[in-house]
Amino acid sequence: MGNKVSFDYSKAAGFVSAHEVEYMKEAAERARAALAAKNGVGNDFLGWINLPVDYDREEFAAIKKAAEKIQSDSEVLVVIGIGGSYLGARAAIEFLRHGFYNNISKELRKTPEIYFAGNNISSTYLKGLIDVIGDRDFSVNVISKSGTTTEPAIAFRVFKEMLEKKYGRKEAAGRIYATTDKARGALKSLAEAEGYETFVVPDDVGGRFSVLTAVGLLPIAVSGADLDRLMEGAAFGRENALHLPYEENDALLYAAVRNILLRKGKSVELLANYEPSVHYVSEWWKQLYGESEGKDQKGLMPASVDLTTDLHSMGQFIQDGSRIMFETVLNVEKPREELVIKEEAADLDGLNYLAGKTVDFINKSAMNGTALAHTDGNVPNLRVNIPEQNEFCLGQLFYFFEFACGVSGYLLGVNPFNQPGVESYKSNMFALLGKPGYEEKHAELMERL
Ligand SMILES: O=P(O)(O)OC[C@H]1O[C@](O)(CO)[C@@H](O)[C@@H]1O
Repeated sequence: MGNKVSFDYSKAAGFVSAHEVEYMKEAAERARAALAAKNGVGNDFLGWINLPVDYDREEFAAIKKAAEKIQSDSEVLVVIGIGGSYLGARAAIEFLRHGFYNNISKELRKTPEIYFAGNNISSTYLKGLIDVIGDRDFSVNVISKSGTTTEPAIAFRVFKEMLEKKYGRKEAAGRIYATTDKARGALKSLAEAEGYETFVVPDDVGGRFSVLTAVGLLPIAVSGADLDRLMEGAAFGRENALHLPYEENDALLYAAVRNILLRKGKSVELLANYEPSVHYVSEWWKQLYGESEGKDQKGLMPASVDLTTDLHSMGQFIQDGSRIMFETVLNVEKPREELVIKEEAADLDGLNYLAGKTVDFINKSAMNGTALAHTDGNVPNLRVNIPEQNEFCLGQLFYFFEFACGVSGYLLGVNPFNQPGVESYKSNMFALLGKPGYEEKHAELMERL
């Protein structure tokens, strides 16, 4: 298959038959046409569709330049953001770079350590990160499309103060990079007032679809990954999604098959990986699908497991618990590193039967054995094959999941591009915090607590 990311549902043949997939063809093609023509619901937020071929070249160059500056003047980069302003960059850096990126020697890594903040409200976490930075040179990339999200705003206050104390206000401003709306929001006003370099989250790209904008690209570039290959991979994914016929179109087929399984009573999709460095791709995917489809009291619940780790914790449930799920395995075909099991004279651990085999052979045997076991346990097994952990494949993977998500949301009959449900916790939190304008709600909630 070369370097093409592909979807394989052949192992789920006992649960999804060919005619069912064929019956979904018309609806899936209609959904694709609506996305391409931008005439379906939520069409204000379809800027991500053409992003891989139609992005702001000037800003792209500015991102690379800013990344070089950060690489040259900082030992640490703190990336502040939450949800779509966080998960894509983290997924990419973990997927593409060394598995112990922050822990290996500077000589080996060659780029700054990268930490994420503003994705929780923990003072313990913030203090811990301050200790990690110590008195080393650092920069901050604060990312918020709205510019008003509480979690990143709080973290930014903390690290802005730390920078200003260390470098003075003017030099600190030269170490802060703000990625936000082009015109609106508190972060934009602050950036203008203080003279931070800014990058834009386009109006028509929602947070969870923004990894290929400055939101993801600046931190990814700082890590030393190749942005051009990432965009080329996404462009290849776009070409395939928009133009391949249904029968060969992985994004359309994935959307169709997951909707078939949902309608058969499978209400949870478990995304499984066998590489720890793919963990955050699952986290990114969960937001993408959860925020896009979980509305109007419907949708598949996206969940994830890291295997074989979780076979020793969740394995029992998957094999034998409530039959509510199907599994989609992210299969990295060629591991980044190979390790061969050696022969031992005494063989006290009884592992000599594996001598000469690679660790990845054992991993793949676990994966194939698990797929069969889960299938026997009535958990349909789907697979997304990823030839290698490189930029070209990751670009495709991002686009594949994004496009399939749009199609899948349309098949489900929801607007995949809004997220009204996420406001409920925010307004309760603001009321409890005593934010001006929430006085009435404050009294009402205090009664209930
Ligand atoms: O980039 P922002 O505006 O800070 O939003 C971060 C995340 O918060 C949400 O708006 C949910 O509250 C997500 O949709 C988004 O990805």
